[in-house]
Amino acid sequence: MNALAATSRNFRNASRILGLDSKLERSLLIPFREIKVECSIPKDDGSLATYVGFRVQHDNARGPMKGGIRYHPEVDPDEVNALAQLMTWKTAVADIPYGGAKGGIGCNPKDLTISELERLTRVFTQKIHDLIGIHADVPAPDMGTNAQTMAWILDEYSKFHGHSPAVVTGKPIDLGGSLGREAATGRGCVFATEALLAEHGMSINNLTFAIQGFGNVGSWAARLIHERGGKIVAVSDITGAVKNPNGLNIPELLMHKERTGSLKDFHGGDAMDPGEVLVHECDVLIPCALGGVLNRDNAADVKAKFIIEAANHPTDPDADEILSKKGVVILPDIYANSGGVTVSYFEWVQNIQGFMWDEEKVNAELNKYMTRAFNNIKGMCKTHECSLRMGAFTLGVNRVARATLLRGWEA
Ligand SMILES: NC(=O)C1=CN([C@@H]2O[C@H](COP(=O)(O)OP(=O)(O)OC[C@H]3O[C@@H](n4cnc5c(N)ncnc54)[C@H](O)[C@@H]3O)[C@@H](O)[C@H]2O)C=CC1
Ligand SMILES: O=C(O)CCC(=O)C(=O)O
Repeated sequence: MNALAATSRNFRNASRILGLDSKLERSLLIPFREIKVECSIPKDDGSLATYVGFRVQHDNARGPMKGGIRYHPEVDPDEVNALAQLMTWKTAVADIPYGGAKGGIGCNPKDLTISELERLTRVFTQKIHDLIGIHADVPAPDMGTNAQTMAWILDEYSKFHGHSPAVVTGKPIDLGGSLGREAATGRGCVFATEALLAEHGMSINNLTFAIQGFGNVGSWAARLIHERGGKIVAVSDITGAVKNPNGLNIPELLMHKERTGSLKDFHGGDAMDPGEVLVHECDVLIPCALGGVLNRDNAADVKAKFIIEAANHPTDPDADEILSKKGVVILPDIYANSGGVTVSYFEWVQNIQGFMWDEEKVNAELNKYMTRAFNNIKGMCKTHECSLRMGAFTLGVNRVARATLLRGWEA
């Protein structure tokens, strides 16, 4: 099932549980605005290269639209639409005053030099600068982008609108970024995991973990789980995969990745097939890479008892059904990875106030938001006798529906 069909199906199920009117349902589903732009740049060798950039602004009933920008070969309108819609429900679950958006450029950032990436980011910003803004739509990093990408967007946007640090989040600290934002998605995921495990009378330090993806989110989740005594028995990324039944030494693996750019040839474990990580023997599986990786082809083989969706929509609806029947507990993306956008909100607030928080405050507030959202989701699960995914969707959709009705937008 494609990403948009899967996301919309979850939304419709939540809408049915909440008993939303069909006109309101339609208005919540259809995106506010879809932008598609040509981005042509000279390559370093003088040749011309053309890429397609997207920004989908899904909903702004609760505040400015918010969401990352992805650079990946598989970026397409369907995927960006699904991710933008997920942002709307995610910001509502976190109860931060935003709507949802997402963007991306169909490119492989690994094939571009740093100066080509800079030109591409600046051209994309020139094409969308009138449609983003501090109180309209605030981008952030996602797969294939980082703080440097945000610095280029900030600089290009500021040429048109004056110095505007709050137009992007996840930017470098020197340009007004927040302490703790880089780690925030992984850290939020770990707070979410702790909240879930506590419900089951368990804790991280007694369990084994498998992690798919070792970029921003995966590497931070791994580092923080390792610090808490969790045993990470398998890790994969696009370069390969490594396993160790006694637990990988994550600080050493991070240094190896930093030194070689790859997970290959790490002496602290055995190489394995990257696809096997998802079905590896472990208590907790954390997908931190692409969407749709758990599907009807592999769901029955998953060994984990818990899945923490650090990636966006890693589990398609077929897999959701198979895994639920097996009794696997899934912590859904719109809650599990909401730590990133929550600290983005803290960054935006700090920029608007012109004041910087220390990292302890950022992390303590993040924990507070993650715990509150978990309790709110559990409340919806109890009221509607539903899964954690439907608990999160009904929570988010209901908040957006209420804001929409209060504004008088439903007719
Ligand atoms: N960066 C953020 O703050 C947030 C990210 N997310 C989601 O988390 C996921 C990861 O994002 P980031 O860590 O930021 O991206 P990243 O670009 O820093 O890292 C992506 C990782 O996935 C790996 N990967 C790619 N294809 C793979 C494959 N076929 N098999 C195994 N590994 C593969 C890459 O090698 C890399 O390690 C995405 O789904 C993103 O939407 C969600 C919320 C916030
Ligand atoms: O930090 C943000 O604004 C957005 C993060 C994001 O793209 C996501 O949560 O998927």
